[in-house]
Amino acid sequence: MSYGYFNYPLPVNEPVLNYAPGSPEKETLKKTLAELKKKEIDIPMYIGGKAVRTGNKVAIHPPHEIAFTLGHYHAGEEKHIRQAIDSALKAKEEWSNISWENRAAIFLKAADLIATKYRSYMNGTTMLGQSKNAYQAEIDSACEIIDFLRFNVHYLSEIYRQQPISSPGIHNRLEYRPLEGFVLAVTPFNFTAIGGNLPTSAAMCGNVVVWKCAETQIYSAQMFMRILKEAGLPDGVINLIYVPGPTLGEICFNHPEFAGVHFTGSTGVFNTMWKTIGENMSRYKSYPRIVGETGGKDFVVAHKSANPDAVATALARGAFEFQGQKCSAASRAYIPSNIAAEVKNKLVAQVKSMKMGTVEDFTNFINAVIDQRSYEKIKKYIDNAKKDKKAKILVGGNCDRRKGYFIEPTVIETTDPKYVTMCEEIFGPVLTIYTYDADQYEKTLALVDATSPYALTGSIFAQDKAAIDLATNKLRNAAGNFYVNDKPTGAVVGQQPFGGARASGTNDKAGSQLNLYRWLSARTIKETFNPPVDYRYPFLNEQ
Ligand SMILES: NC(=O)c1ccc[n+]([C@@H]2O[C@H](COP(=O)([O-])OP(=O)(O)OC[C@H]3O[C@@H](n4cnc5c(N)ncnc54)[C@H](O)[C@@H]3O)[C@@H](O)[C@H]2O)c1
Ligand SMILES: N[C@@H](CCC=O)C(=O)O
Repeated sequence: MSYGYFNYPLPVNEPVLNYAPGSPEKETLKKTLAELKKKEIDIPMYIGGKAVRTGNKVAIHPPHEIAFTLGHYHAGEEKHIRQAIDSALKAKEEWSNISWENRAAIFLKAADLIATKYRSYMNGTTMLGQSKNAYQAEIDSACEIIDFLRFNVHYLSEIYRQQPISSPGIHNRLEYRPLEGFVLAVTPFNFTAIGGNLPTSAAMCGNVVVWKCAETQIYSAQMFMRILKEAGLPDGVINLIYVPGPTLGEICFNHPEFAGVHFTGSTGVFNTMWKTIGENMSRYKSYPRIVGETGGKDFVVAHKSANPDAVATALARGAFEFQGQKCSAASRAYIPSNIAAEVKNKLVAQVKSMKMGTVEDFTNFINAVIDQRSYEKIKKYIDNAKKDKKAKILVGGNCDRRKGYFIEPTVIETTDPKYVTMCEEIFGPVLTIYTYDADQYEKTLALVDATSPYALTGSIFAQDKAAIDLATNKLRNAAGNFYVNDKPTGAVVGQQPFGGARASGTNDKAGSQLNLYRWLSARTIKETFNPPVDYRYPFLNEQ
């Protein structure tokens, strides 16, 4: 019961700490990293608020130090998926009846806990578990997750205020109900913030959630789950399980109470989910909401008027931060012939200066890729390029997995704009460059648009405003996040709502009102003050 309208003003983005030498944040983070490494952790699943230990323990190793063990997680199976669904459904009624201001307070408190007491733990678990350097962890597992929580509370409060008009004698209102049933959140390895956002955005709207994170993100996901519990999230509202993806799909997509899936990951997995849901349509009570943000083959196009320094730096950061394991990472570049030599020289020099190694050495810009499967997949693209006449390695190209899954940041130059590494998502530190005739700019834009099935992010670099206008129009559907004179990565919640179309997903823009609408099912209520008591229209009374 509420006796007032409560205010949730637009938040400011959480400031990014810079971890400069001697800074207090660096000192705290170093201590936390040492503390985390001192003791192996035993990680349970969280079902119905209880820590569930199955005894089927799987070791977790830092991708950059595979001989070291951070701890073990308890792997689940079919029955744990069913338990998670049952616990969610059991929690549903009470959760959906809690007042908005009390629901909101839980997520705002979680954001505050991450900003203060647990900042170094969120960053530390992300650094060690996913091999992110301090800065990349800070923008993800501290700032972005805090922003998701705070901005979504603000956006949802704005949605709740949107009400219809009422004619004299009646009162209309719109109630934003949660969905009937449970929501399934399936999250990727690469962003701790996405792991946090997918279950909480649906839960904030009053839904109950089964959350399955990627195996390689469990170390930071469990940290977030513990923070949610400390912030007061009632038992069963979000249930975190570690189970095989296909088993999860088989059980959840067959369940009559399945209400929707909030997915981020590869296009192939999402396509399988969509197909299975379609085949099972007759089982469900309602049409399930299907939200999926998927792969990318993100481009950088430079015009002949572009600043070569800006292009080279955008490529170095856009392609190689977090080892290129961002769905937004620059992975194909189109450079005009007039500046190609200069851009390539500058890029190669920057890449050669990048240090690679563990996350504990803060001078390393590059760390390891996530796991052996990824390592082998990326290496294969590089090895094939080494053998192909159409490709030339400009810098990098070496891989070494003796201590960790290390792949040098690699720039390939190709003479074929449809060469395989210009088209397919590699999801690693590999950038391919194609040099085009500087006078063929418009034709090149058409090529960019047609080269890959994805449409996630892309950048145009130019000083000439007409060239920027042309690219903005010609590439309208080639990217859901389009950048002018900036790298295609690093979207900030509240500033650049994130998501792409075509094979890159449903474009429901994480961290925006557009996304929250998908977890709501509005009910219109009309109340008439003086209902008519005679069916006859006035004109029926006289001829
Ligand atoms: N568009 C975006 O916003 C965005 C953001 C981050 C990552 N991504 C994409 O995610 C991919 C990298 O992440 P990943 O390697 O963790 O992706 P992935 O598709 O391998 O896994 C994503 C999640 O799906 C689960 N899964 C795998 N197979 C499943 C199945 N058959 N049924 C149900 N669940 C299943 C995984 O265990 C994991 O939790 C890249 O393609 C990247 O572009 C997209
Ligand atoms: N939102 C992130 C990418 C998320 C996908 O991996 C960015 O904008 O770089």
